[in-house]
Amino acid sequence: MPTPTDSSAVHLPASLEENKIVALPSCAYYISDFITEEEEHAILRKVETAPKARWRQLTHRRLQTWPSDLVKNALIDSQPLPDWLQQPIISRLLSIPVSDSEPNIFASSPHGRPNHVLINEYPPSSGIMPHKDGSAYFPVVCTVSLGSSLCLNLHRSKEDGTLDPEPVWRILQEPRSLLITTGDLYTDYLHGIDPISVDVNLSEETIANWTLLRSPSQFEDGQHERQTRISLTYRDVLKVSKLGGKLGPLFKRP
Ligand SMILES: O=C(O)CCC(=O)C(=O)O
Ligand SMILES: [Fe+2]
Repeated sequence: MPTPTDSSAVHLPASLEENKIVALPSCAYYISDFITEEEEHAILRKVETAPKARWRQLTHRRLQTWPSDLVKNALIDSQPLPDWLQQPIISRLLSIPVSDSEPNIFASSPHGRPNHVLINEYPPSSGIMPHKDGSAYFPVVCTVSLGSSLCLNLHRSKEDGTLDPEPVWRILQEPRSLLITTGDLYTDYLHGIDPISVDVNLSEETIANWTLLRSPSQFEDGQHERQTRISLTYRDVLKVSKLGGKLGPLFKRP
């Protein structure tokens, strides 16, 4: 029988309110044990064995988009997400109430569930520039982390509209965790990952979700050396175009 200390057990809250990151503006939630180690390994195998053409190589990181790239901010409605990206993650996401009056985090999104997944692979020393996710998506971002812990930084824009390079908050994302960001955090703040190999200055004072971590003791020396981390970012793309249905294979990827 799994026990609360079993490293491969899933621990879902009765409602997201229990896992709210209270140090942050509205609104973010962190669940450390969202998937099991077995599920993590199975998803990693699927990511690694995807056809080569699925990967887009950037300078320091590579990514896959499922079911396809957006065209003019719209999803081409050609094929659904593959089963390995739906189970267990989407069903589990939809099973957690936000509060008594909100059955799940996608309850008021146009399609009632995420229809798009971005998979980013970050070798140690790679990151992503601070950015906002923009208007193509319903403002809820669900990120499942695999393989390694690292810090996500949240930044403000300065009064003149330029980026304040000093993060206002940092969120530590452990492997198998789920981070949900929404509300003001989606619209008013930027998020990014520093291109470093060791995350430093980790403590209850500096990490917004410290009390929600699976194993804060792992970081008690204040440092964490990164391994390769894969993230799965689930979102609901607002516009779904029927074009793909008409043109079929043109928009289909391997
Ligand atoms: O990998 C992450 O946690 C962040 C990815 C991200 O910012 C994005 O997909 O827009
Ligand atoms: Fe983003």
